[in-house]
Amino acid sequence: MPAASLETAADPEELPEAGPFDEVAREAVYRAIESRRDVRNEFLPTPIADVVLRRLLAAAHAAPSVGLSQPWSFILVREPETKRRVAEIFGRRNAEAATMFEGERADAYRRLKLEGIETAPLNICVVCDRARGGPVVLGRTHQRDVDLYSTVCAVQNFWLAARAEGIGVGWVSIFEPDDLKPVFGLPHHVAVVAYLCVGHVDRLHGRPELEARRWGARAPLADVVSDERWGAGSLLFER
Ligand SMILES: Cc1cc2c(cc1C)N(C[C@H](O)[C@H](O)[C@H](O)COP(=O)(O)O)c1[nH]c(=O)[nH]c(=O)c1N2
Repeated sequence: MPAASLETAADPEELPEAGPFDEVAREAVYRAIESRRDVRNEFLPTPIADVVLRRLLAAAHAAPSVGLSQPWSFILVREPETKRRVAEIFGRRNAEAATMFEGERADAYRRLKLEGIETAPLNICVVCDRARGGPVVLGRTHQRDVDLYSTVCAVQNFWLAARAEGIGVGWVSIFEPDDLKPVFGLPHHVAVVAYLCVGHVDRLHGRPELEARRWGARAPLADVVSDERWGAGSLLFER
């Protein structure tokens, strides 16, 4: 190894083993990914133990973030009155949403249950502080929205860790971006990224509920991959 790289190498003590997981652990990771579902209906009222919630939040907080800016914050919502206010805003926006579809599709939309705000014992408003890290952040210099993407990475970590803990998560996004700001007193530079309904579940759908209810269908992997050896997938750049 050249001398220069020896000088800059990190302390080997700090480098964890980077080989593949053993088969059981590997299976567990893929199982969490494949069996994770969006939950709207099935929340049990059982409260989530603090120790478990901390693990989930720590998993979220371990997400990658642009320039290590960690722009996320998690607002935990348990008060029925706060949930009621959020559910009311959702109800209004969801009625608007239904008018954006036509004919049978609008009827089908109205039959869908798209949130569990008041039935989930815990709601979490995940926000992104767009000023965190100052005006110039490594990696965000040319792409302003990567702080939002980082926050989404935190949401996904939370969602997968929750699956492993037997806790369901439902993402509710049928709001205007600024609708929830007054509910939580959020300043101008803080963006709402996700509103999550969270609670124990004892069963999960085997496939996306929107697929089971014939709203949509999962695309085969080959449709969304472009590989020089095999050509472009059929959904790439579909108009
Ligand atoms: C950014 C974002 C926003 C939303 C969602 C997801 C994501 C990633 N999803 C859940 C979505 O419908 C669901 O993930 C897909 O249908 C796939 O199903 P599974 O997550 O595999 O169960 C969702 N579901 C819902 O009932 N109401 C909603 O407002 C939203 N909003």
